[in-house]
Amino acid sequence: MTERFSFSLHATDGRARTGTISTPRGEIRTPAFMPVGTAATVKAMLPESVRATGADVLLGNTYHLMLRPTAERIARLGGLHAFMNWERPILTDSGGFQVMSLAELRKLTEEGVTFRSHIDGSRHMLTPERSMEIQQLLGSDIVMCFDECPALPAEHDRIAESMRLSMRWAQRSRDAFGDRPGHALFGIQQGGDKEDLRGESAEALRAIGFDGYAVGGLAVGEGQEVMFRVLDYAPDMLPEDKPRYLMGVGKPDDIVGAVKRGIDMMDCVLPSRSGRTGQAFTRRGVVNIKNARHQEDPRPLDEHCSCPACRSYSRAYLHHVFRSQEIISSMLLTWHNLHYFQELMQGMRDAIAAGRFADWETDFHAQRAEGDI
Ligand SMILES: CNc1nc2c(CC[C@H]3O[C@@H](OC)[C@@H]4OC(C)(C)O[C@@H]43)c3nc(N)[nH]c(=O)c3cc2[nH]1
Repeated sequence: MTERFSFSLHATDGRARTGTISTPRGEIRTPAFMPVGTAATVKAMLPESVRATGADVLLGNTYHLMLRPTAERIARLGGLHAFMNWERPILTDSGGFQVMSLAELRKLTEEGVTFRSHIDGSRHMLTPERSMEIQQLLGSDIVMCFDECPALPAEHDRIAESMRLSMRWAQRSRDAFGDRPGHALFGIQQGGDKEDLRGESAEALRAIGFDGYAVGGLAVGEGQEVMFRVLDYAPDMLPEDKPRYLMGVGKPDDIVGAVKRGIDMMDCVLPSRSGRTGQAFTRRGVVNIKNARHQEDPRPLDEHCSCPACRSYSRAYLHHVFRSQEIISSMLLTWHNLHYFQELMQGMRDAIAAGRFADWETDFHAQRAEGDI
C-alpha cells in the first residue's frame, strides 16, 4: 500500500488514456466514474454494494456535510471513511458550486461566500481556507480547490472576472492545504467556453502546482456540443502526467466523448438520481420503467447485464415496485445504473489498453436505439 499519491499512465489511444491513481487507501483505475455520495451516502446503496458495482472511489461534499452533521462532528467520530463505512478513496468537492446552486441569500466577496443554509436558514461562510479545513476534518483523500463556477452562457468579461477570482482562491487553497503526504489537492480550471480564458486558467494552475487538475465550469447548461467543443482543447492545456477530472459529467454519451478527449475522472448524480425516478440506462439506451408497456414484460432490463436487478427481476416487477413507490425500486434501479456506468468505464479502459477505442466507440453508438426502449 503506497503512502503517497501518484498517477501512472498505462496506455493511450488517440487522446484517450488509461492509467492508475495510487493512494494510501487504494487504487483508482482510470478512466474512472465516481458515484456521488453527497451526504455521506450513495442514496439507496450500501457501501459494499457500491463497491460491488466496481467503484474505486466515491464523492462526498463540503457544502452538505458542513451543514449537517458538521465536519467537526464527523472528525470527532473518526472521519468520513469510518463514519460512512467506505475505506477506499473519497474525493470531496469544495462546496462553492453547491453554495451557488443550493444555498439562499448568498453574498460573494474576495474573501469567500456567506450564505444561509437551505436546511435551517443558519448563516455560514465558505472561504478557501475554511473549505480546506472542512475537507481535512472529513479526511478526504482528494481535496478540491475552493472555486466559483459561473453559469453559461455568460459574457467574456464576466467569465474572466470569475475565473481570475477562482485562480486567486486556488492559490489560497494551496497555501491553506499545506503539505499532506498521501492526500491530493486538485486545481479546477475555469474559463467557461472561452479558449483564451481556459488557457490563462491552466497556466495559473500550473504555476501554483497541483496533484491533479479538474476541468470545471462545464455541465452547467451549455449542452453537449459546446461542452465537447471546449473539451477539444481544454484538457490538453493541463499537465499530461496528472489526472484530469471533468466535474459533474454526465450521460453515457457525454462520458464516452469526454474520455475520447483525454478525461480520466468523472462524477455525476445521474445514475443514482435517475434510478430513483425510474430511468434505467442500458447498452441499448434508456428504459423508463414506469411506462405501461413494461407492466407484463417478463424480461430483465438488459439480458446481458449481471447486476442483481437484471439477474433476478423482470421489467414487470420493476414497473410494479416503481409504481407502488416501494423502496426496493430505488435500490434495484440505482444498483443497475451504477453497475452499467462502471461496465462502461471498464469497457473503455480495456479498449484503450488494446488500442481499439475507435472500434469500441463505434459499437457503443451502434447499439443505442433512439428514444425509449
Ligand atoms: C452537474 N454539473 C456540474 N457539477 C459541477 C460541480 C459539482 C460537482 C459536485 O456537485 C454534484 O453534482 C451536481 C456532485 O455531488 C457532489 C458530491 C456535491 O459533488 C459533485 C463543480 N464543482 C466545482 N467545485 N467547480 C465546478 O466548476 C463544478 C462544475 C460542475 N458542473
